Amino acid sequence: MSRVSVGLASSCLSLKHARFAALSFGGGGGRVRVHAKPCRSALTYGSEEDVNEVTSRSYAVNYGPSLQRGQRLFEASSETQWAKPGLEFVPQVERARDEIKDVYGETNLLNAKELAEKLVKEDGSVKKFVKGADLDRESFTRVFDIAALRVPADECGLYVSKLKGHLLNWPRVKNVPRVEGDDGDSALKSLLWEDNRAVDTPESLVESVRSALYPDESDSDNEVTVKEKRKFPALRKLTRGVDSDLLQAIKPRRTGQPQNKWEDAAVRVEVVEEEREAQNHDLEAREATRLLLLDERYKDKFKDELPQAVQVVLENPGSELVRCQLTLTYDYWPMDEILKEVLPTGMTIPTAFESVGHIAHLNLRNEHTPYRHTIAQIVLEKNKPRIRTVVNKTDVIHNKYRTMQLELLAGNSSLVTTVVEHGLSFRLDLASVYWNSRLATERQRLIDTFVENDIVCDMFAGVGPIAVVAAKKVKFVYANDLNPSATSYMQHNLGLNKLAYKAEVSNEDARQFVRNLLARNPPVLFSQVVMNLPLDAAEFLDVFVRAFSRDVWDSRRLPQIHVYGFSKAKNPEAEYSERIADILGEMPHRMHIHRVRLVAPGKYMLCASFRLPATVAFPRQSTIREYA
Ligand SMILES: C[S@@+](CC[C@H](N)C(=O)[O-])C[C@H]1O[C@@H](n2cnc3c(N)ncnc32)[C@H](O)[C@@H]1O
Repeated sequence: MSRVSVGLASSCLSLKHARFAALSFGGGGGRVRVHAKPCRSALTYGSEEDVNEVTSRSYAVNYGPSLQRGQRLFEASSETQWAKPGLEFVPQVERARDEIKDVYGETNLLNAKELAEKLVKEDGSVKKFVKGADLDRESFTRVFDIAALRVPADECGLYVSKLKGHLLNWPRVKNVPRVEGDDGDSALKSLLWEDNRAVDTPESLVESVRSALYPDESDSDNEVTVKEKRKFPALRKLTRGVDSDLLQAIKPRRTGQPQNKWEDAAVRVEVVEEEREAQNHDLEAREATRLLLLDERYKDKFKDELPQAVQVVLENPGSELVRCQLTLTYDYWPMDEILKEVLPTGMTIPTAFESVGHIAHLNLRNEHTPYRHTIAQIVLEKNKPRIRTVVNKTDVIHNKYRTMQLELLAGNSSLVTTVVEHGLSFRLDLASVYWNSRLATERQRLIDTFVENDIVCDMFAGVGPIAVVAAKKVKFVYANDLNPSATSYMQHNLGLNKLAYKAEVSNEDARQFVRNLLARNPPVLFSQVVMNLPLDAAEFLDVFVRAFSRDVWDSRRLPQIHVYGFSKAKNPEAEYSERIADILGEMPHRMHIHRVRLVAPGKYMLCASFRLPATVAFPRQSTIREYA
């Protein structure tokens, strides 16, 4: 049997380690398992390894002498010729090209050369290049030999506790996996138990047997009650006279996947050494069993080399040592492991992304540009079904509506999505409006300061993440945005959350919006003002200076203002409060400045909260009287 010559520490199972281990499989038994799929073949040049078999579909080429033994240089498909994913490159391009020419012929050479030159130019050492659309998921499959104990299902729980420290301990791999046939025929036994048979026709027999064998696919009407065990006839006896086509139909229906408990797209376990199988092909019913996967250190041990605790279990009737093949597929590996494998060595792995509804929004660096589609494809696949679209921010936000410049990289092209925040739903089109999920906590902090009697004036409200949530709590909200798309979504969101009766939406410049509110009759006595346009909201504070009428407003009830801004100063609070004081003409008393978050190294987003001073809000009385 093949041996994995490199051990895997259970705590650090990584694709890289697994790859090395998988590549080393061939050392003992002459089998190269760069890929687990049988259709894959390995061609090795200049090493002791021989060509195993060549299929017309795909090849893995190993350059023994120039690379670490067993390392894969090229993988190509006869259909797509070149640019297959998982491609690794070495400086010996010329030599590689010549050797490949022998295998693939002159026709493919041009592409190979182009690709080789491009890659070597980018990086003189080993290089991996993957085109998103061609991501070869199979190249991430790793196969391991593992020893396991097959034990009677009834005793499995007991043995698991007795074998602590001896069972396989790899992340996301169950050490008691369900494998095909491990239920034995016990369900069948009870069904076929003669007194219990309500089977009149061969068709109903098929249905009953199917539902007993594959309970996951049966509906409640088909459920079989397992009664106490009694002597039962063999399946062969029961099905005597039944048409063989009908017996075939007893196989499970395959409607979706995974269908059965032993079918896992990420981890597969197969028993490869089946002692009993050879002896007993008879259709006598088998007992239900379970596999207990043993720690990788025992994979090639014989019974008497195993620790005492394992040997004790093996001495029990019905227990046996079996050899298994554990396959970890592309679906198994976490996103960062796949990205590490695909991107060139030393490149930053873009593992974090923001999500807005079903959209993952990446902020890739320049170095990622050639790989952006691949990265996006992996992000999409590794975060499904939650993520259905992946976009990249291509430029800093600098337009007046604060919308992001986005490039669609993978998935469905619709950027209209629904976000749930603080229990409310927000519909928005990321292409035409501003949204930042990272500010959810800040929005909640702010809304928590509002009280039931408040009347809120939100000057830069976007699609309403503050205005709509506030509407649920306060007396009334006046919300405004310059972007017509944002205000139409805001209106929609108020309706969506049944809050339209508690808010009024305007679509105008923020200064004009405030002036209009102040000019209303009857007056609108708003008590909270939200100014969430961090780039230049402070500049808009001038709209409040000398703008309030003493006849309408009580000086003790002037609004509380919350104005957002950025500061790169060493003392951001001091710098920001000075800026506010400059615009208002004086420093408000008891101004509180909250650090919202660090948006870039040394740059803070801040929120200054203060009550508008009467000396700022009202026209100068004395001056007016002097002239009167
Ligand atoms: C940073 S976003 C904040 C939106 C919203 N408060 C949020 O948290 O999602 C700023 C908003 O101000 C709007 N805006 C920009 N200039 C404006 C102006 N002069 N008057 C009114 N709204 C403006 C933009 O359209 C954008 O929706």
